[in-house]
Amino acid sequence: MAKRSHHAEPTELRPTKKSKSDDKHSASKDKKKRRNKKSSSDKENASSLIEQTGYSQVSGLTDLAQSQIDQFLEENTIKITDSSADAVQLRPIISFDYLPPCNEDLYAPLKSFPAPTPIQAATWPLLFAGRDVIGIAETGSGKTLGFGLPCLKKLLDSKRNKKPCHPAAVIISPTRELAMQIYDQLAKFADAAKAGVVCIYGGVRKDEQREALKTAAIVVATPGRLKDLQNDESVNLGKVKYLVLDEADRMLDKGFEQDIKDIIQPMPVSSRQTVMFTATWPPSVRELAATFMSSPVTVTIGGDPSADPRANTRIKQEVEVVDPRDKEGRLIQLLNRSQRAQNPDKVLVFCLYKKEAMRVERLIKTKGFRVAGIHGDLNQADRFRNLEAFKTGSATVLVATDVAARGLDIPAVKLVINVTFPLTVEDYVHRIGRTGRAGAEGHAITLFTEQDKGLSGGLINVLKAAKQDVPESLLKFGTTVKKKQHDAYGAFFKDIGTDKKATKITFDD
Ligand SMILES: Nc1ncnc2c1ncn2[C@@H]1O[C@H](COP(=O)(O)OP(=O)(O)OP(=O)(O)O)[C@@H](O)[C@H]1O
Repeated sequence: MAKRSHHAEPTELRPTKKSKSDDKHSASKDKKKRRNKKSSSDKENASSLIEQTGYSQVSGLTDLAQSQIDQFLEENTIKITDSSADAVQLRPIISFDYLPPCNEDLYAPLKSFPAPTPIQAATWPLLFAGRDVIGIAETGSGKTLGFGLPCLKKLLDSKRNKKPCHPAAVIISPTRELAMQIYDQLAKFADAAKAGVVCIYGGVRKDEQREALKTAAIVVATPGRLKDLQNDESVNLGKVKYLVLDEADRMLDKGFEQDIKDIIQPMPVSSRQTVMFTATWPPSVRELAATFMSSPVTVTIGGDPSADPRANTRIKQEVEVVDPRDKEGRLIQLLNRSQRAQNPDKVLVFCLYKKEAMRVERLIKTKGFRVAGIHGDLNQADRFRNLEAFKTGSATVLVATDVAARGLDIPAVKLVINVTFPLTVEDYVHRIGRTGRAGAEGHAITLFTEQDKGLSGGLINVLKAAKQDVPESLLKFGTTVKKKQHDAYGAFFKDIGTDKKATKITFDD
């Protein structure tokens, strides 16, 4: 569909307010008249909708009462802000029955789910209609299929250019493990879409990846390796028509910004649909995001995107203010509680630094618990193996740096323990989001010390927004939210005491 002007005033889609003519008396008077009018105007609307958007909303969805749509939008706190002047309001796909027709059996793997999640319901019609979309929803809310299903359908519907090494869709993720996970999810659907998917990440040999790129329609990748393969002409991104930045705020921070610009540069703007999904959307990245998109629609689930980052409300968050010297003792006490049972719970322990993670892992091992580790100093094979051990339960404690903070969907993580607070409150929201996924309950315990006090205000806001208790001992550090002190949002910088020997945190290539 044609891209629209950048300069339109945004329009918002919220549940429509009842007009005066909807009151009881006029409602009964007008009912019959409206019913007659409705069927013909629905048909007209449906065909003009296809004309305007290229998306065919199924009649079952068109026939639903507006009140049902309004109720869905309201119950799920869905806010849709469209920056296009001629915005067309598309109804959320509130049931899989209302997915647009598709020749192949693309939707078969959805059978295991009861209904689309709110972010899927709200973004699918927009994505099917070819719009650029920013999707913001809590951790574990099904964002991967939110952007993945329309991607597959788009490829299925289009006459794809089958030139070797010219993929039609690129999905970029900040870590290798997350790229692999997205790949696994899409691979379940990709056969039906007859679209080859390849996963491209650093830390392993390039030859196989080069070979797979010859036939792949969809590339899931971490930025550094994709850029390498682009530079040596193993892949040409000139025919990409669907681009996704998953964990978009991380992809747009200073650590990745240049790589992303280089990767996107050859992708044709006029025919490219650009999609960004995330659970946190700090103001610092929004301007840059806009430069990659054409009149995007922003879909937010669960609250205003301009507010503080929001944690998933099903996670019980506890914060304990402790002396730094007591952290490891307290960690072991907490693990004793969860690991001594016959079926120990899965616990994810976050540290800030690689050396710290290694030390903590050793400590936990000496206590006899089944522990594995994941951080940037391990080779890729060990990283995958240790994550797998945790997923399958052969290790019940995983000690990780922020390389595991985002996106990883590990079944049944009961508890997240933050041994050292992350660099930003956004990272905190992602870390604790490894529990309480896909509608489950979760639990997070954070050991907070005086050294972290610069982030107390932001943390307090996250706790309050999720209606969690705020301990007095945390309040005493102050409620002011400090402006970010460094351009490199969240990734590389923290004002730390000299007693801590910082290892630069690096992300994946
Ligand atoms: N419609 C659905 N109903 C129920 N579960 C679903 C549905 N869609 C996806 N899921 C499952 O929900 C889990 C979380 O999904 P996903 O990993 O996409 O979350 P996310 O929103 O990307 O999280 P994060 O912000 O942490 O990256 C996955 O196990 C996925 O299979």
